[in-house]
Amino acid sequence: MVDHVLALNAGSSSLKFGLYELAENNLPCVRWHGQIERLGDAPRLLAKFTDGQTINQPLAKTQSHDEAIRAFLEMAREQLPDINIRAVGHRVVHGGAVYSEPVLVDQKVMDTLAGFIPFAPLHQPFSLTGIRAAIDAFPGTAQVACFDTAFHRTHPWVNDTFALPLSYYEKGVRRYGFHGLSYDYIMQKLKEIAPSLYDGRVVIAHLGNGASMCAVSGGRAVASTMGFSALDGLPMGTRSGQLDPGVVLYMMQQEGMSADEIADTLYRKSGLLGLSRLSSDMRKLLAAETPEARRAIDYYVFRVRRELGALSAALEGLDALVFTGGIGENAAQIRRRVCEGMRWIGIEIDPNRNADNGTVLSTDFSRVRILRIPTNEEMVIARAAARMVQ
Ligand SMILES: Nc1ncnc2c1ncn2[C@@H]1O[C@H](COP(=O)(O)OP(=O)(O)O)[C@@H](O)[C@H]1O
Ligand SMILES: CC(=O)OP(=O)(O)O
Ligand SMILES: [Mg+2]
Repeated sequence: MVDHVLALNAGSSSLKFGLYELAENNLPCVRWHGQIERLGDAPRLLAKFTDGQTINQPLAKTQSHDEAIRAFLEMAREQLPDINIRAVGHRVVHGGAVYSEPVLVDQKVMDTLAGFIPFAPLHQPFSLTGIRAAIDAFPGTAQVACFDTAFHRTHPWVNDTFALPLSYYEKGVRRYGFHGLSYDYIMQKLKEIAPSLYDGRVVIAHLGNGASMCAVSGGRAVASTMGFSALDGLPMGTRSGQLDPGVVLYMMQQEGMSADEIADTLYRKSGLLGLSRLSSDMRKLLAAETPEARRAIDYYVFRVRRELGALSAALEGLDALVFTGGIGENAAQIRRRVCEGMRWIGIEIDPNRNADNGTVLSTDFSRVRILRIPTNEEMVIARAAARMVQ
């Protein structure tokens, strides 16, 4: 029996997973990596084993996060009888102001994490489902929670607070920021491939189904577009992004909407889906020819550019822009359109390098280096889980 760690990443539209063998020095080495994508819509299992075998199959249409996690763990247990799982690492979206490092889960930790559900209703329940399901599937293994918010604990106060009565800050109404495991991975990768950029001023655009951007200076996060909840900042698949709070008052006072109805509108019916009236999936919108789909993409690109300007100001300049996440890694057209309007800040994209989906996308003369780095939150989770059982 060989020792392994399993990493689970419950995103808003997908369940990503990685199974890693623990080598002698306990460094995780991937054996199986994949995802169930388009959960709740047209779920599909995509996976790659290191022996070259691949899986690409549709799943039952009704597959929810809950069902997907349980079905995946069942499959993992059946398909891999020769392995000994030492620890399961979980992406947990919200760690509040409490957790700035991964933590071994016990009942007290579970209770604390459950308290953050209202701050991240699209994610936190699934992270907790994953932990419970993993305890059932692999009794006796260590469960390690890794937090999206942890990377952002270095934000200065001006980027951690809102201008509300101070008592709100004190009770935890802060700009937490998310996608921290992805930012952590990107920065580790940047350190390997371009150490001078790692030490500089970097904006990372994590453009997935959820999307945010983060400003990093000298390896430390200083600002992010996402704040108190995973609703703020950029428009997303189904989330509105930044909104005048007066709109929420209007929904309540003029339209008589309840809190649940407003939450449903902002989390599940807005963003690309709301504007396009068609889909939350960028692939579908890029292929569509309706004016609404075109305008939804226009709005998306405009907001990314606007935030790029704002985060560059927070950094007092820019040395590198990194694209990642499902859209950032794959949608060359979106990257091109974001960069085209940013020459004034020193961003010059090379259309051929961009179309080829390479790593360096900027021209040789661009003052700002533009990079495309596929993220790997599962690897960050696996490393933390491995450290925990060392
Ligand atoms: N080839 C592609 N071209 C354009 N968009 C893509 C492509 N592949 C994936 N995407 C988009 O990436 C998004 C999903 O990103 P991902 O990071 O996997 O999501 P999650 O937030 O659930 O982790 C979807 O909007 C999807 O349409
Ligand atoms: C925090 C968040 O929005 O995550 P995801 O992009 O996985 O939905
Ligand atoms: Mg994601």
